[in-house]
Amino acid sequence: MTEPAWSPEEFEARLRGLGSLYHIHHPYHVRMHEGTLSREQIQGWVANRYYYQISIPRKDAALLANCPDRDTRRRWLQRIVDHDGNADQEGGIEAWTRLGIACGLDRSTLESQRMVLPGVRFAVDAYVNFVRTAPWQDAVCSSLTELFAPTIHRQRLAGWPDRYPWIEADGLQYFRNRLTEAHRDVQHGLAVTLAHFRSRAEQQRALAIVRFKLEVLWCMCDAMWTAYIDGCPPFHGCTEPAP
Ligand SMILES: O=C(O)c1cc(C(=O)O)c2c(n1)C(=O)C(=O)c1cc(C(=O)O)[nH]c1-2
Repeated sequence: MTEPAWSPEEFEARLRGLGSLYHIHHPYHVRMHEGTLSREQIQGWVANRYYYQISIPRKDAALLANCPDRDTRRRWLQRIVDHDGNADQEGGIEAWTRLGIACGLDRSTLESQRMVLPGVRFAVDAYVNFVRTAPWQDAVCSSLTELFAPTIHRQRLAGWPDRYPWIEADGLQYFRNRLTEAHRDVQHGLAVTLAHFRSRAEQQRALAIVRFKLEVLWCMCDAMWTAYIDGCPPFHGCTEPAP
């Protein structure tokens, strides 16, 4: 027997319930919030997250390419501007770069991606590839981890000035900008998801998509934990073969 669909309210509550698996609960972020990460561990996080930041607009462009609906494309386009910027606004990638500089990294180190760990790269690429190949509504649904992002951005804005006073305060502007941008994005993403995933089976598939995205975010933190907390980066203890 097929189960009846959840009401939109119940479906939304179940999507929001996945917040219990958000990377805000990952030990790396828990330590970050407690203020116990070293300068190198913060820098490692910022340099690795840089890869996520530069991949988001490419992910959004892939969604646009798959979307035949003009109204959706008009709205979604704003997300690319939010990250890439335009003549009037610097955009999120530049704001993230300024965060990196405020943490003591230089622009060329960030842009070279030489600190990006393979595990982070694989996880982020899995997200971009999912969006490239999935129906656009599935891709919209996968952005819904943003439901939970304002809480983690607020946590950083409230906690970092006291816990990491060596980070220059204006570097935190990225998190401030995301508070309004994420709110707007989530309204749209949620409306598309509630309208598109109608049957119980479809609703369950939507939950599985958000879970996949939660795994992407979690795996990124796992890779950073292994490298910067356990001190065991890729090829640790190995000898590089002669060139
Ligand atoms: O700092 C964070 O914890 C965090 C998480 C997420 C997320 O939940 O995917 C995003 C962001 N930040 C973010 O800044 C951002 O622009 C963003 C876009 C998206 C997306 O999937 O389209 N997620 C996120």
